[in-house]
Amino acid sequence: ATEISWWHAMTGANNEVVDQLAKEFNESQSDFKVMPVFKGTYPETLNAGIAAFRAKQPPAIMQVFDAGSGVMMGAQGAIVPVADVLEKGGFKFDKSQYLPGIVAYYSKPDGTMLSFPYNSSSPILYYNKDIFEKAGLNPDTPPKTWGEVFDAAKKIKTSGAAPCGFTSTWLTWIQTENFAAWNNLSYGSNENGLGGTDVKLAFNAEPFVKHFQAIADLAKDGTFRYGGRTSEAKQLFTSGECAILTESSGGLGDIVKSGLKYGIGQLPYAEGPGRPQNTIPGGASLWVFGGKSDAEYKGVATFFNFLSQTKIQSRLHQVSGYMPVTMAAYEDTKKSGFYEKNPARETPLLQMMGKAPTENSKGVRLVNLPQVRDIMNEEFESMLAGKQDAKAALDKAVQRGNAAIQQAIGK
Ligand SMILES: O=P(O)(O)OC[C@H](O)CO
Repeated sequence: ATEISWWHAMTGANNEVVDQLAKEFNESQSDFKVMPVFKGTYPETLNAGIAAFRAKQPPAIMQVFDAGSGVMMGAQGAIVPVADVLEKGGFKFDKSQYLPGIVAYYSKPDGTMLSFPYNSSSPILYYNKDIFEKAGLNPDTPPKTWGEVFDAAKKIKTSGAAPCGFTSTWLTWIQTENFAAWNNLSYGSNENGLGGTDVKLAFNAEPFVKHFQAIADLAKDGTFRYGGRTSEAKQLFTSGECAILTESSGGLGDIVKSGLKYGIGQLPYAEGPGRPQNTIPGGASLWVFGGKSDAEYKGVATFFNFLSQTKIQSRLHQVSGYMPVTMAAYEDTKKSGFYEKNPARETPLLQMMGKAPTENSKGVRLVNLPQVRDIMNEEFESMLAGKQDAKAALDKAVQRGNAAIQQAIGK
């Protein structure tokens, strides 16, 4: 059988899903063998793929997080658009079958879909019902606004119900990129980069400063605890240390596994007219490298076709918390009565599709977003260590980020 290498960044419950899908595909036919290889965190996987490409030994398929999309789009010649791979493999590619917000995010301006949206997510709120009860909070009503989250976190801390009130994974993706979209604020010019590569960052505006200062203030006595740059904070929640977590809908598998009594709420918003707006898709998609044999491309196409099946997409969504990427799988899940039994599980989809996006809420795309996120993380970490306030952190992140963007686009 022709071997198809698939580099990915999935850990825990999501890693089990990857292995299970590869196994099922491999058992369903004998011409191709998909071989998943774990390459570290999302940024590490992207870096490994770039290095392998330079050494002329890239994998056939690489999972790239949302932030790496602009990097991959700029890598002309390195990749083959997934629409071409599918068509060459003899499969009809009909983009109307996919969820519109997701297709748009992973397509070129002319509409060609570049990568396969394997695991699309939206950030949501998870909370520990037992701790809520202990703190005298209603375990059936998750906080809706950031103000309510911060108040609940303080109550949890001062009542001694838990050592930490609130934590969040991805301060970049959730507290900045999605904070902008969900509150209909500009993250950067040129429709946050979807309209062109020359972007001036705007996330040091007053509402962001206010939000981050509130987090910095809560960090002083541990009411907010920082976990790390990617999804590390999930463990602070599953260990029962922190009562409230904002994290990807795709974090669900590990939260279920932890066995704690959790509830789900929508991503909190900052109070203001017309809010919330809509969230932007996160997670990752599968990119196909160039320079492979016809047999390998046929195998990749066959595998993507396998992943697109309604029954696979429905299961992936229901088990992992990631969104189904096809309309058929969404409809199928609705019809099965799944959301009636688990209403909160539709939250990530409703958040993303509830309103038509504005120029602030279609997504964020920068040719060097992973680098800009690193810069933001450095400034956030220095803020959380008490070395600077939120205004200084955001001003510096914008200034350094803008310089890095100008350099990356060769200006
Ligand atoms: O945890 P994921 O897979 O939903 O990814 C979260 C972010 O979108 C990564 O940038």
